Amino acid sequence: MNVEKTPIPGLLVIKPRIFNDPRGFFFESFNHEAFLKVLEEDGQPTVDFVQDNHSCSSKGVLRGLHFQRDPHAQGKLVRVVKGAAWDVAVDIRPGSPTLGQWFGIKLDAQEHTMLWVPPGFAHGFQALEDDTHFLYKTTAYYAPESEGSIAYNDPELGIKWPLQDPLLNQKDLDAPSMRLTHL
Ligand SMILES: Cc1cn([C@H]2C[C@H](O)[C@@H](COP(=O)(O)OP(=O)(O)O[C@H]3O[C@H](C)C(=O)[C@H](O)[C@H]3O)O2)c(=O)[nH]c1=O
Repeated sequence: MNVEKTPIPGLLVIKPRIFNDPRGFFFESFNHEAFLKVLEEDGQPTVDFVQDNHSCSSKGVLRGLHFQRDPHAQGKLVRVVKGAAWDVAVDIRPGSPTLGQWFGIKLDAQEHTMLWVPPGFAHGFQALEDDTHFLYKTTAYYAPESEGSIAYNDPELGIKWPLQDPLLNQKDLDAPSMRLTHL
């Protein structure tokens, strides 16, 4: 497994070791001990995952930007198992030196790259292909009463999304700017 830091402290790109052979491929998509070692080496507190999520999206669908407020803030280990997605995390940690900064990365079923999104980030993605299957582990249970959202096209964030005319649900279309969001 290869771990790459990003310009935002705590946000890590994780590239698993893929074993290819004439049958296909194998890789450990999650190893608790190995993952805790990654966090420890990055100076992050240990976590436990309590929920796995799986969504499927057509090309152009944009889900996000979502977060859960403390004490339900979720860390997310995200990956794409079919198709491809542009994945974005926004630092919304109060007092963070990178507050309001975003990081985007392409996740797909070819590279199997994963992104560790610590608690304290808003998260979203845009599907780049039809039938994109997005899986992620979370460190806290779904708590809709604690959910917040930020507009994907907040001009102050300036997030670059790959595909024009994204398809969003009404909740995400109505999301406020970060400035107006109660973080
Ligand atoms: C998130 C979630 C949703 N649901 C139910 C609630 C709705 O009836 C239905 C669809 O939920 P929603 O429209 O919020 O799904 P997404 O837009 O994919 O939400 C996700 O979008 C971005 C990418 C995220 O990072 C979050 O994890 C999550 O908010 O699933 C559940 O039952 N459990 C859950 O954990």
